[in-house]
Amino acid sequence: MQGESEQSEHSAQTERTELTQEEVRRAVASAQTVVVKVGSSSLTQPSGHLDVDKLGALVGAIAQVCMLGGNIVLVSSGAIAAGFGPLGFDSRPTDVATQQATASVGQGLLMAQYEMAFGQYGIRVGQLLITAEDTMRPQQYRNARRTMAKLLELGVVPIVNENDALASNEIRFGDNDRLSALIANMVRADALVLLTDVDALYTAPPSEPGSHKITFVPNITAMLDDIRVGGSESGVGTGGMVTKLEAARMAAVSGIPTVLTAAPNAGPALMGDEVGTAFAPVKQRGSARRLWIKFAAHPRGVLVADSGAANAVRGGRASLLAAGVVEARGDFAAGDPVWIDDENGNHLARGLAGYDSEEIPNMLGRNTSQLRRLLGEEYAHPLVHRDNLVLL
Ligand SMILES: Nc1ncnc2c1ncn2[C@@H]1O[C@H](COP(=O)(O)OP(=O)(O)O)[C@@H](O)[C@H]1O
Ligand SMILES: N[C@@H](CCC(=O)OP(=O)(O)O)C(=O)O
Repeated sequence: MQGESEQSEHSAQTERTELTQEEVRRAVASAQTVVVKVGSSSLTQPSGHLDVDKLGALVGAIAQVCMLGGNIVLVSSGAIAAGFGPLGFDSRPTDVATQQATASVGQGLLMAQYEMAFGQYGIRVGQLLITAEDTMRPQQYRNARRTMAKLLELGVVPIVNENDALASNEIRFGDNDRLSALIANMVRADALVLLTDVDALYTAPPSEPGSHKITFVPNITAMLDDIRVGGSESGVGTGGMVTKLEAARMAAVSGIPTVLTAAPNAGPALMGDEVGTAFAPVKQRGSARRLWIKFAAHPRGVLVADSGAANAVRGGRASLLAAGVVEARGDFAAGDPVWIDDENGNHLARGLAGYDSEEIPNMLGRNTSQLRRLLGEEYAHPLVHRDNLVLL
């Protein structure tokens, strides 16, 4: 994530792309790397068993792209929905311990079926189980990224799910929609395809009379207020349309186009046909480091900027200097993500701290030459360098 030029990062933040629907569809069809996310109800039966026909059809569509030279990362839900039937439960368990045990059984069944289905096309699969924490800690994030890149290089289809058996309830994705947008960032995907049990985004939950289909969303950040979205109605899904739109928004502001449609439309969606809803990217792609800071990083502390420093940070091109910081809160190490707040407690930005939290109190309010003179050259640097700072 280090070493990308400031110039390109700045232009990535400011230039806008306004793609037509046709251009978005073409971008998906010609994408080198696509993250495909499939929801629980698209892989399983209501009885809590895998639906091998549905799974086989999805694998067929993905294999088609792989055989044409494309890279696919599959983010697959369904561990819990495929595990409760074999364990003798009538419906998806609701308590955490049983959900975790069910996921542990279902995940194995899911992977066995994927291995068999992809095997028919001579394609190998690799499993990656990720917790929310893995996407927040720089070291784990880099490890996951490296593994994923190597799998793709080896021609393997990585199959990702949240590590449900171990995820704690306080800190978990729950749905896989937002996880898929983070994975799209992680692998620098050219497109995200969200496959679910409804053919498109509607102006209101499709069960409501009068709701109608939306085929193209040119700017998701502008249109979210105009539509009404609800939760899951399938009994096995989790996030409903709310988390799918969050995923599409995360992808859009990262420069990644998204198509949302029903799982049986996977093939046409990947080929760029006009199925489902296409979401245009609203920005050019940013650097992986900035995207990680913006979406995945979990701040470990706060640096409070005085009004001058707050204005400089808001301007978008300044580093946060110790001279303009009045307080540091929290226990963090150099390199950890932190909030940058104004004196009224408003979050202005997220950034990576340049120093450990215990080093900072001695530096506060001092300008660069005072820091150099009093503390030495290694302290004469910003608390957060502008390359490591992302406005909210
Ligand atoms: N505005 C909307 N447009 C389309 N679907 C919606 C909308 N609001 C709520 N939904 C619901 O979201 C569901 C899909 O979410 P979910 O059940 O979590 O799927 P998955 O398991 O595929 O992640 C749809 O079946 C639909 O009932
Ligand atoms: N990680 C969970 C996903 C939970 C879930 O229901 O997700 P989704 O169907 O994508 O809304 C599982 O595999 O069961």
